[in-house]
Amino acid sequence: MATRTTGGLSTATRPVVTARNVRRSFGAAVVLDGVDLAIVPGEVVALLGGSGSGKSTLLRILAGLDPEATGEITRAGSQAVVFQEHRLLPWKRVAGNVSLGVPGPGVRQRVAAALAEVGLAERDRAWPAELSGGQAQRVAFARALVREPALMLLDEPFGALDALTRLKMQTLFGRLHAEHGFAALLVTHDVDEALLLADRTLVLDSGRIVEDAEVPLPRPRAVDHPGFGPLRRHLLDRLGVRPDQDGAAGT
Ligand SMILES: Nc1ncnc2c1ncn2[C@@H]1O[C@H](COP(=O)(O)OP(=O)(O)OP(=O)(O)O)[C@@H](O)[C@H]1O
Repeated sequence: MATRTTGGLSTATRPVVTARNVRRSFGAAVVLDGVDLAIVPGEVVALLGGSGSGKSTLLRILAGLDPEATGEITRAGSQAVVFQEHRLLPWKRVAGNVSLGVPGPGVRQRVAAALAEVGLAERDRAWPAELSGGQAQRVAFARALVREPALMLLDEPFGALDALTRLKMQTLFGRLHAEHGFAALLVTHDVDEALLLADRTLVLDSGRIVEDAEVPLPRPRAVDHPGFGPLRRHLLDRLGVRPDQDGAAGT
């Protein structure tokens, strides 16, 4: 895997990450078979695909966590990763988890600001075990935010949450994105989530990106917008989910 980090002044349109001809196999199984991808500053890109299609594998490669992959990754800016599980260290308090590995002066203030942004200003002294799943995931977002990343790599960050908490977290994500303007790659199984949050949707199938489409819906997004249903049906169709006889999407 060739990786490059470009320096100098960034322009508004130079991608924060570019992947060229990325390939990854596990034994005889070819999971990624030549993936090309570029994400520009501030852009939210949803990565969809069936189970086992290689979404997490691609995210890990973009994050620099998979030395076995081949191809070329170019990064222009810092990255932060949020996984489905919060991955907080149980022996560190909330603030200690958020500040972990963050260099520079003013870390305490930055941690406090990040926790306030995710609505957990008062929980800085709590232990991870004292948090709900949604709160722990908020801390994971604060930990990412405090690094002021140009790109957030999000691997089903709301996937383990109950439906109500998931909706709240989607709203929080939208607010954080509007305030900070980071780019994001959002791996998700949830077509509605993709259409609510993303500027662009990618569909991964048989090792390749088979669809790369702008989401032509106004913001703020709403599921009851007349354009939402046709886009949802199109994406579900792309993912191999056909409506059942009652017209509802079966899984
Ligand atoms: N470390 C590994 N060793 C062997 N096979 C792996 C490894 N990591 C991933 N795979 C295989 O690669 C394929 C893609 O996995 P990946 O987790 O990227 O898919 P995914 O699209 O994220 O799936 P899901 O939506 O179910 O999370 C799967 O068949 C998986 O079994």
